[in-house]
Amino acid sequence: MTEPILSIAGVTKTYKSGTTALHPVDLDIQKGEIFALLGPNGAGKTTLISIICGIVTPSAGTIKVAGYDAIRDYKQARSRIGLVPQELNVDMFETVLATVTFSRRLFGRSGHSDYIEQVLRDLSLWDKRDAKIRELSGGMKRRVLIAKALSHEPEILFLDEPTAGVDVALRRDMWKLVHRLREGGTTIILTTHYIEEAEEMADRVGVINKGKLLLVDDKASLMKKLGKRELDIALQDPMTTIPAELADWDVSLQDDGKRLRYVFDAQADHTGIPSLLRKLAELGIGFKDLETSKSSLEDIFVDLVGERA
Ligand SMILES: Nc1ncnc2c1ncn2[C@@H]1O[C@H](COP(=O)(O)OP(=O)(O)OP(=O)(O)O)[C@@H](O)[C@H]1O
Repeated sequence: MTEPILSIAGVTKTYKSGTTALHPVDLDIQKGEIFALLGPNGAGKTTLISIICGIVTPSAGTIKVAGYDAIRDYKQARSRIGLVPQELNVDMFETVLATVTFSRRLFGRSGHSDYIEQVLRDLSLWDKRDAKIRELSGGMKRRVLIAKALSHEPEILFLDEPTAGVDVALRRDMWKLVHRLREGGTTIILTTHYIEEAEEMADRVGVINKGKLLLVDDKASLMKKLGKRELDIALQDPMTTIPAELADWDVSLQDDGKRLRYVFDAQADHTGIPSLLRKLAELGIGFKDLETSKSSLEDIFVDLVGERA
């Protein structure tokens, strides 16, 4: 395997307040990956990104960006990173083009660039290039943050909660842009607490909670390995309580007792479905329909973290 574009080893963070935001985190990201760091509020996502970008100092551990040490070779490492922060950090009185060009120059790149034009066009900002930032809508301001982060042609783009509070159109544009950037070889790391965002965009998902990286896996195999399935049984007659005879199966009543839901492990040798159906027949419980469905990343997340994302 080639050297990872980002390598995090034993990184921890305890803030001065005494809060330990990260327990030792180890993570390698390969070039061209789209990686989603998924976790609830306060899990440590922003802390980890801030450490990688050199905004927060780690308490321990090492980070290498394209082979450069993020602390010792800060400038080299940082120039390979574009960061789209959660919060607006721009000069409201500047124009869009000036702001984005300024960001590019900060990294020592020439100001005049077809690249900037392309980025602004991709983000539907080209027509607004001479508008002052304060004149833009919230969604447009978010687009400027992305353009700024991309201005110096970074190899890794960090998106911290990219679609929190943005409208559907921007969300869709963002997903399109992410896929196009990846085709061009950019590595993308996003933090999110929206499962659908991880499910839609990422190749690999890391689940973080209370400063611990609980697991990192390929999205597809994560879903397959941990995915439980549900069997929904539409009952002939609604039920008010579950008969004691069904205690051996993980069943619950749904939809005002009109449906019985059985959750089973799709990987197990015995799913328990035939025996459940036999038991229902024995008890004289009739049903009209059967339907199975796979659990989503959301269910997996709840299993791991114990709360809804
Ligand atoms: N500057 C700071 N000083 C002290 N504690 C902090 C600081 N920044 C973050 N924390 C604490 O560290 C923990 C992790 O916070 P962090 O912002 O990294 O989480 P997060 O996963 O990004 O959450 P969110 O989804 O809400 O942005 C939290 O308990 C938070 O209160």
